[in-house]
Amino acid sequence: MKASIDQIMSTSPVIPVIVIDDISQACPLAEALVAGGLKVLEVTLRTDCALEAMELIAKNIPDAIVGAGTVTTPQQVSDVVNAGAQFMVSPGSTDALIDAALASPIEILPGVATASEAMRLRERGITRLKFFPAEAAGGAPMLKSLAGPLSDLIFCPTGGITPALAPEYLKLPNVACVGGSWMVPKNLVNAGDWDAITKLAKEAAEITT
Ligand SMILES: O=C(O)C(=O)C[C@H](O)[C@H](O)COP(=O)(O)O
Repeated sequence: MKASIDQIMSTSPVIPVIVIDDISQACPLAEALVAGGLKVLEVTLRTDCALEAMELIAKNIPDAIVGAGTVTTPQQVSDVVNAGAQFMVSPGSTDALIDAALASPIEILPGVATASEAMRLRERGITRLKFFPAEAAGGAPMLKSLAGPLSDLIFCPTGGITPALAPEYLKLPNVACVGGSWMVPKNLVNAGDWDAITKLAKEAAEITT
């Protein structure tokens, strides 16, 4: 069953942002994260095998809710829908990307870093947003400032967030979850140390404010 973006954002406090270099890592990595309690997975379109990885995870790991990250073009919107992605995430937003996303069967969390970008998306009916790059663009104080005038907008801050910083964001009324890559460090993924990744995922899933 298709999950709404609100359901996706409230499934766990953290959405892991994944880069898959080798297709053989896709399913074991997804399994390790799901076993740790992180079911929503953002597979970034930064590598050649990303679409295939999404397809494999969508088919073989039924408990995972797989989405596509780094979606920046209309063509990628149709590619990720065909690969079985249940949602999309983008570092920013252009009119062409948003047009394609609104015409697609899945929802997008477009990236914003300013009030004006957020207001433009709200005019198009999009109120669930990625705040990117979160730490570099003002961090939790920036989102706290936006919560007053733009209280209907809900964010998934991503970029530079650590387990220590996550609670500062999660306690804000306009933050549903955070995104981050700290639970999928390259050295553990390349070593196939899935137990260590499950442990990091479990710690992330248990973060509270
Ligand atoms: O790939 C994308 O679409 C992005 O927008 C970038 C990611 O969200 C960040 O790279 C994750 O941030 P870190 O936790 O600092 O690694």
